[in-house]
Amino acid sequence: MPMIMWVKNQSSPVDGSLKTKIFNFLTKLSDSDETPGLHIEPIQNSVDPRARTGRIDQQFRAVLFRLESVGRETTYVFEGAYNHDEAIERAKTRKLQVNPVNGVPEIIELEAAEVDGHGDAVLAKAAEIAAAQEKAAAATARGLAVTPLLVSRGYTVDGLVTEVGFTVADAERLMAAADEAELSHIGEAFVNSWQQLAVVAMLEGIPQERILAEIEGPVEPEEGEVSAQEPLAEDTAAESAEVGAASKFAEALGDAKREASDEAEQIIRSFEHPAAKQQFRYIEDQDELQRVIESDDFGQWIVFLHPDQQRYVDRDYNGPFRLTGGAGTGKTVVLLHRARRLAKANPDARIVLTTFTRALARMLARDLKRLDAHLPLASKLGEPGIYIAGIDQLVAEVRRRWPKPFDAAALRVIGDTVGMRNPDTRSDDMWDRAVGLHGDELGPELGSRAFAEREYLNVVLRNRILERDEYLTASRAGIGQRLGRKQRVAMWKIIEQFRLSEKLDQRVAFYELAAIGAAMLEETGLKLVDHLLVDEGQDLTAPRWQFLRALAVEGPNDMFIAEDAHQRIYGQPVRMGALGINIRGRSRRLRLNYRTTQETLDFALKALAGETWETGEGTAEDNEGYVSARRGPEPRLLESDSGAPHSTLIAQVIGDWIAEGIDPRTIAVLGRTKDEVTAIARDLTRKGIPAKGETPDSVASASSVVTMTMHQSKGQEFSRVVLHNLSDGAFPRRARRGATEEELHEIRQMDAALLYVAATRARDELVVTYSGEPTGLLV
Ligand SMILES: Nc1ncnc2c1ncn2[C@@H]1O[C@H](COP(=O)(O)OP(=O)(O)OP(=O)(O)O)[C@@H](O)[C@H]1O
Repeated sequence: MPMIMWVKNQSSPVDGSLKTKIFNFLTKLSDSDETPGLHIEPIQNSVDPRARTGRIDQQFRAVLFRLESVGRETTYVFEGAYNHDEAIERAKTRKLQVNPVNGVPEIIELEAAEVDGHGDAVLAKAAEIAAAQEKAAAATARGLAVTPLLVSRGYTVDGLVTEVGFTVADAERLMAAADEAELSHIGEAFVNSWQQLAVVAMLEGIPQERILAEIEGPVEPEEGEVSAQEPLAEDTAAESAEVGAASKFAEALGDAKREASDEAEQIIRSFEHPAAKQQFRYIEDQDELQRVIESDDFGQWIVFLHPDQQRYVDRDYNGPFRLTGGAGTGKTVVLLHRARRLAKANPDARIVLTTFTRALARMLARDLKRLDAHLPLASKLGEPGIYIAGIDQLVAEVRRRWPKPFDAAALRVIGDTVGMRNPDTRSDDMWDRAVGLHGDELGPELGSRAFAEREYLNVVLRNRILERDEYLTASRAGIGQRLGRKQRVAMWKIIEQFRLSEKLDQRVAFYELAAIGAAMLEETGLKLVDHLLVDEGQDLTAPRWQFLRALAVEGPNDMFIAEDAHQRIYGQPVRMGALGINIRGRSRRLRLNYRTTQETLDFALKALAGETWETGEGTAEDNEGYVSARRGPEPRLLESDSGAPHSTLIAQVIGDWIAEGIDPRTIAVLGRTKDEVTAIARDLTRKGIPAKGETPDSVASASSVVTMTMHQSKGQEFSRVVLHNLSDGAFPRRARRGATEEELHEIRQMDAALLYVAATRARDELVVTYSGEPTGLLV
């Protein structure tokens, strides 16, 4: 039975009915290529003798490459579906080959006359390269050339051809790019993923000699890594497990060349190259075929992973691992694929996928289902399979199922049982009351709600302190702010007052519940999870980390944490090492932004400038090499008349987009507060642009323009985004009267993070409205 290889294809968009026909065609083909009606036919005078067309229906033909190698099933590489004539033309002029320099499979376009000698590209092209270089030198001599970007970075045509694998013509075009925008446009137009990856590496500033290693992905096992776990096809597995560094891969290819009876075998083996996974994918069964066909532009992550992403999916680590990366780099995508990989490897494993909010957890559940609807799901904590819940839901479940030990632990953590007390998301009023009573004794610098709450979380709850004397001598190492004895005495009064108010109101804060849950799990030794996968780690507070640490059995792959310090919009930085989560050396970054354009990314990054963003290891998060492969329009800053609602302006912008044919459901207006976004929805609707306030749960089924708060937009994405009222004075938000320096800084930082989160929700275009002056966070 033939095997089917799916190729990522940007030039063959397919609609609903054609999808079904392609599914039927490929299903039949995978049964037998002799099934009547398929008409698998070679093309006369095609540049690739393996090219075939097949009949999808009266109008459409499939373009295929047939690979036959001794001892293997026939493989059909499905390049795409096209109108009859276009399909014939493509099948005639496209060649599937292994790039002779980098060993990655590629599909290239050739004229019939170019066929001969292409395999020996390096030699055949020496003369061309020399000519190109002469031409460039002559231009420079005539003083015509401004120094193009890659020239200034030390790249050469020769190097791009002989070290990376570009054709001379492509290398020349790349070398002529004046700036990053032009380079990026050239990259976007390439059809092969390795070419796109190479251009991204150039945009990141990777030197020419390291580009090849970059597109292969890092290869040597790193500190803390148990082993390389590339999932391998069939009998090439043992051999290919060795595949890695450029030289090793070249060697393997050399061996393959000798061993393989023909070129088809080399092509088949080259599909195992890490960079090939971005473009070529074997279809395992009908379910997978269905998923792959259904995955539209937004769903490419389901099928094709970047070599770095694939690596963090596949590798095993002998302790907690942290994956960081800017917005839109695919951290969540890695978590989902990793959960799947772990579940498939061991169906008995207890895997928990968790994140900061319930709504985000529901999104994870939805996307995991899209990735694979047949994964074993657990219905409660501690069962084999994948269990998905928000962090506080996990705590609540432990409380519900083990009420007695939970209450016993509560006595030891907060000095009281929690019995029927209600969880309380925002304890602000309680803290305000407590600080109002005793804050003066702390002094103006420290007498704030934020400081008291942080002290409670990071010192009192963390160390399970019940008595004043214990607090007075407690270690505050790593906390930053020094406190004298008098101040500690005052702080303890605030904390006692807070605890008393909660008791009287029969309330308990979520972070207290997490602290109690952690204590209970530690005391009972109950370990309910083998592999914990955590998204949005930057927002978790110390007690929640303690809870998660206590939940999982310590050992290989126990905790895999995705986070981005720049997106911390709820909590404070937490030193994870002090909480028993030792990442030391097991932390890596993703750098390629898949979601936004470079223009939007640059704009969003402005909000982060000038601040230090602390990671869970106490180091500073950086943005080096963080790029997008896509370009688009510059974000627009539009001024609205002072005092007037911005909705008139927003209605114009959205009206234009809709007139251009943009689907209204992919447009979002984001504002700071619920009231603000409700008013915008109402105004837009009145102006003839139906819009509705959505929540993270309802947004997937939105039927009109979406309005949402910026906080709710976390984890979402839209084609076009309008950020409402980024005016000076509105952003950063006003602080309370008498706010401390520390509070002001905290507000500024949280609002910068919020702005960054909101701006990076836009895939294609971003518009910002303001009145008076735009916020200083953007300049
Ligand atoms: N390999 C890939 N191929 C195509 N698209 C991808 C790939 N990886 C991620 N994406 C797309 O990039 C977008 C962002 O992915 P994801 O949400 O996983 O990123 P993230 O790093 O978790 O982002 P954020 O931190 O902003 O929540 C999604 O639309 C996803 O489909």
